[in-house]
Amino acid sequence: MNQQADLVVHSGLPAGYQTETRRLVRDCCKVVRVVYTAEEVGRGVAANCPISKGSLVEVSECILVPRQEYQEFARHTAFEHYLFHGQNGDMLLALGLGSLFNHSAQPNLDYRVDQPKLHVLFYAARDILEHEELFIFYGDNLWFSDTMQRATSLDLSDNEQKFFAAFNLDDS
Ligand SMILES: C[S@@+](CC[C@H](N)C(=O)[O-])C[C@H]1O[C@@H](n2cnc3c(N)ncnc32)[C@H](O)[C@@H]1O
Repeated sequence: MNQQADLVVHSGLPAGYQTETRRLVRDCCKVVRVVYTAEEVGRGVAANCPISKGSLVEVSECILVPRQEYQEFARHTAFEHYLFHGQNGDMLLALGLGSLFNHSAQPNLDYRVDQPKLHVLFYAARDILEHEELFIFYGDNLWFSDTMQRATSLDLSDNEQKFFAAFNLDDS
């Protein structure tokens, strides 16, 4: 082990990380669930209950992808579509639910990337209804055709019912 000391990769986690992150996660409402939305879109995240504007919905811990690593490797992989922009060309891979929010031109979540703390915080941008899918805004240059423009909470419920029926699960 000691012989390998030079090879140890440090986590890069900041001082106070453990306590600060615990506090944020405690404050964050556990009000969301992963859902299947549509075949061409895959998974998404939906509200389990009404969420009021300004609520902290999710705290996603991140893996730092340094600029050079991103340029040489990550951008040529499937991870390319799951990365958040950090500082100076660095990128962040969000864990938890952070990588599963789909895109909408009218998002109901805002997010804030905090690179020094290695997390992304997601907040309700407006009051959100139970069953509504939660969306963020990816930017203007999409690499896919935006099929979610017409999505409503009813569409989502229908799709979910089909999904759970296919697996003989109930959605409670
Ligand atoms: C960060 S992932 C979101 C999670 C993804 N749905 C999954 O199941 O892994 C981004 C990918 O989701 C899909 N996606 C997200 N928003 C979409 C939208 N509005 N319309 C169509 N596809 C979307 C695209 O395939 C995109 O590359």
